[in-house]
Amino acid sequence: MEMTVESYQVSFTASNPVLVVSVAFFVYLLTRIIYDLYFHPLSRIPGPASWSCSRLPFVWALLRGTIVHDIELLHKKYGPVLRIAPNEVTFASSEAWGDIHQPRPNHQPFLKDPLWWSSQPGHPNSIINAIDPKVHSRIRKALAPGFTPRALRSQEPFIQKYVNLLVERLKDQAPSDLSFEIDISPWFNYTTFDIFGDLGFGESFECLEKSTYHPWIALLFNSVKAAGFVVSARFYPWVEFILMKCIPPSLKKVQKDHYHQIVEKVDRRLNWELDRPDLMSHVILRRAEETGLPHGEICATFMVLTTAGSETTATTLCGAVNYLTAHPEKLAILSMEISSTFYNMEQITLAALQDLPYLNAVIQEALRLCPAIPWVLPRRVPTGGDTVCGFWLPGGTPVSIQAWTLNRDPSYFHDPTSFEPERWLPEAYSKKGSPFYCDQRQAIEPFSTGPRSCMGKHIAWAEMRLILAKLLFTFDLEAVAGKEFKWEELRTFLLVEKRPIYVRLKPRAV
Ligand code: HEM
Repeated sequence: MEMTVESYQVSFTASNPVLVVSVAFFVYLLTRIIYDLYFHPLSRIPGPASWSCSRLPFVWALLRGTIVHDIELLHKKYGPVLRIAPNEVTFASSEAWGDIHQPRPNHQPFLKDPLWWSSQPGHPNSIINAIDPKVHSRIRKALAPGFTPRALRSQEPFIQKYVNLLVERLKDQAPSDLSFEIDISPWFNYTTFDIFGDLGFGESFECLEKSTYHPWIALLFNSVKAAGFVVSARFYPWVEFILMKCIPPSLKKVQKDHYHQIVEKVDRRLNWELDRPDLMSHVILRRAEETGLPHGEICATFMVLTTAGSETTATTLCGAVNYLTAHPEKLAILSMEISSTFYNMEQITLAALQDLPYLNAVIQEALRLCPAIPWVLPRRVPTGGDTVCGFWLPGGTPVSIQAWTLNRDPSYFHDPTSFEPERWLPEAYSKKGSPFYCDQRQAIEPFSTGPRSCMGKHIAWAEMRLILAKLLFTFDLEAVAGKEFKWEELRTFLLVEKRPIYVRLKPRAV
């Protein structure tokens, strides 16, 4: 039987539509891969072929929690400028802080990437996810008076109260004056969430009081991994569409209730007659003004601040204690500094702690090695394109900074993976013989920089100094043999993973 070319084509298309679609898809995919690898405007940027031609390796690393470590390995291989997706570039270079986060004369600002930050339709803006610079600066101005060093002086009694309570509650855990073993990690969270509760809403979360997480916080931690899925889905709008349709009404209700609990706290605080120097008081004062924040923005802002202002500080404290107990010789220097400076707890004030060299050096080193935000989330290159670290990038390209990699880069720091508070002591800056003399300490920006840098930096420093000082004034600390872990083992699910940090506490003879 004879078969013409025409008849063959007809039967091919008519009888095998699946095959036709598959071939078309394969050709599309191949063309796309060739374009991304060789003709895309980012094809000159170094990076592995698999990440440069597909978003999948990135999403996979994000979901497994290994993104920070995977990208660190890639930076080691490809250098400080790295293509991590067909359209995205990331940097482990100090120059990138200035280029991406600081205003540059005659340059448009790099705004937050809406894929990561934008609020859901119909939801109000908050300080963290407002993308429009005008909206953001209005919110920031309304909050700013509550975050100054002067405001902190009047907020000190709130912070002292919860740090004292932490010490008392830890003493209560001791069966006697003998040493006892405890997972210290949740205690840092209890303290920082309670402080924020009081400073933000005028009522603590009562975590220290009850020695457990408030259900609001427990739910927050439980939903962090789910948030990774939601963000990953945004890279594929059809997946996002299906995922959103699959969320059961019961889960939506849980989400709504979570937000509503914050609204209730905000409302209780707004209705107080009492004038107290907390973070909300300045917001209330300005409410009647034209630039005052609407109710929705106050609720959304204090909702995200509860996490931003508590979890970050607790993570850094966990890192500091984990490294200190792994290095008893450094812990001994810090304990000695504290016990030789203070004779009773009342003397331990923020002013007195401000200039303790070793305490400050330990916190700086913890901020370097255990960044609470190990990967500063993407900004978008402005329309028309711009340069970052000398590389021209098209408008709309998402760009981010890998603080984790940068902070451990041997070209910036001597012995970069080692815990060395000494690199932050005055001698390291001034003595040429110091091994840390050439360290590029200005490369570390744990609180970011520019108009969107952390507003709570002073509060965070105050909490970290006070908690470490009072803890070490009251107890001798040591690691529990066989239960130690290295900070590098922790994964990142938007927030740094929580692991028990077992320490042995022994009340000091004062
Ligand atoms: C060790 C503790 C902390 C660290 C490492 C830290 C770090 C950061 C970083 C890196 C950002 C910028 C994120 C970005 O732009 O993508 C940020 C933003 C922010 N942080 Fe913190 N933070 C800490 C504690 C706090 C505390 C205690 C508060 C409040 C009580 C706070 C309030 C804020 C606010 C309001 C912003 C948003 C600023 C804006 O967008 O204008 N932070 N923080």
